[in-house]
Amino acid sequence: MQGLNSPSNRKTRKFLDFTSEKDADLCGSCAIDGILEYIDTSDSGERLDFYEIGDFIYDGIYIADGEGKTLYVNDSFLRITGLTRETLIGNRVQDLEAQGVYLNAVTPEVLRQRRPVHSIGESLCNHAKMLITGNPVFGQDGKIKLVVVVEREITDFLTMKMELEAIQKKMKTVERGHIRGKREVEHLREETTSKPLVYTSREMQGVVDAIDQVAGFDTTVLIQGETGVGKEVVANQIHMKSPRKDQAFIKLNCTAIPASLLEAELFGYEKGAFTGASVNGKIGLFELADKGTILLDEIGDMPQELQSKLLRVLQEKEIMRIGGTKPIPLDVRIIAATHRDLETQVKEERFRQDLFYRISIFPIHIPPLRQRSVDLLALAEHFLTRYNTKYRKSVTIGGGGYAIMRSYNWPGNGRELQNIIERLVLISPPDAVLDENTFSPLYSSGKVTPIRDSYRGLKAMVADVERRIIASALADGGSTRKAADLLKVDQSTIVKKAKRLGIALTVKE
Ligand SMILES: Nc1ncnc2c1ncn2[C@@H]1O[C@H](COP(=O)(O)OP(=O)(O)OP(=O)(O)O)[C@@H](O)[C@H]1O
Repeated sequence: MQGLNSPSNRKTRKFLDFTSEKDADLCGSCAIDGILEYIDTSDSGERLDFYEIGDFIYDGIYIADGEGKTLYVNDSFLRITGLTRETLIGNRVQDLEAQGVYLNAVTPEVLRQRRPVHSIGESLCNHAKMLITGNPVFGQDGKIKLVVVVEREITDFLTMKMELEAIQKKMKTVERGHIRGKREVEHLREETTSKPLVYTSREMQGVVDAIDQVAGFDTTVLIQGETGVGKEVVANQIHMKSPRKDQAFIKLNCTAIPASLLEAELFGYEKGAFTGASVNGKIGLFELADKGTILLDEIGDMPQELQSKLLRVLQEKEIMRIGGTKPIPLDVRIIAATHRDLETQVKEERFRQDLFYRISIFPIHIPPLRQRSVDLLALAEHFLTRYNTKYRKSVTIGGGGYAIMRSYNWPGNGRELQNIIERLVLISPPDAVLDENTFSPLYSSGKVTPIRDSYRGLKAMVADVERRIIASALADGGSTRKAADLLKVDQSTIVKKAKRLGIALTVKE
């Protein structure tokens, strides 16, 4: 096969005889710059012709004449396309296309459009993907003398691109998760930091003094007190008065999550750590709280197995994710809270003694609301303001309202008071005055327990007890007649006493 590529004319032929600068300019867009007959390798004195150089080029080079007849292909072109020189040299690209050797070749397009053409193609032999650029080379007469085609294999590049896209997608998912995590932390922080500690009592002043003493240090604090007494509010005060105040404050209620999930929630897990685990793994609350504070609420209810792991975290200051192999160092301040008597729990071997000692370095006890009647008033006012604002009302407490509230036991403490005030503000007319009649249903709630803590005079205290007994009988009996039967008195006595004691008779006569 005779052509530019044939060995016999390799060292003697030129592509085109561009002699003037003007002619060279015509070739400005051409992949092969100008006419290179030989290149001197000055050190060795050897001379390489263009064809030999072409075989050192990584991209495939294909050159056709103005009719589309193949004149030259380099080795890379053969490698990329999987074709042979014998198939190509001397043959017209249009014929090769017709024979199915090529599909959508750019050379006929370059000849037709008389300008550079770019395309992405695929080798029919080995399905390699190619980026193809065809350039026309014009002669002095303005006719196309050559078409120079450069083919760059992009299979690897496309694979890399796909891999990169997959990685970018994954990164976006992680980023979204991270942002969501950050938002959750923000939300949690806002929710809790917006809660002030309301008090006027000496007892709570003692609690606030303790907060001030310990807040600045990383000491573990154990907050004890009945349910709803404000343990979380106190924990938040400690965090907000500590150098960690701008970091996360994470709260975990150990009873709110099934024991089987608690470990994963606290420590997180690596991907595929167990059946049902998220494929991306999960960051635990300890890690989320890094540099900040974590409140382990209801620690007295933490499963024993987890108590040992928590002890390790406190000692080693690092955690291990479930299914993980590398410990993760942590800088977290731990505050524990419980409504249980942990010492009794320890005696009954339901709580680890060593963990108890570890977390009770600085205990804070919050007395129940029934022992702090001045706080009851301050808190009631605080909640009234909050819910009047929320429901756009001006409800007040008056008449015997406060007196009757003070005589109640408040087993649910601040939380119960808050719920009752919200409910009353919501259902009352805008300017309502909440008096003893409004609060008397408290006494038919069945939750009332004996008052031990406030001596307010025998008469008032006996009246309280009497009020509770009658309210309870009315609630259980469902009518004044049945209440009278239960208490072995006349029905008229029940009616008279209820009226005197401020019990609303919502039950049947
Ligand atoms: N002294 C207080 N000042 C302000 N809000 C209070 C106070 N005491 C209780 N509360 C309110 O009562 C509700 C319950 O408080 P908190 O969650 O802190 O109680 P807790 O002791 O942690 O309860 P639990 O034992 O059920 O976890 C909260 O809405 C809180 O705002």
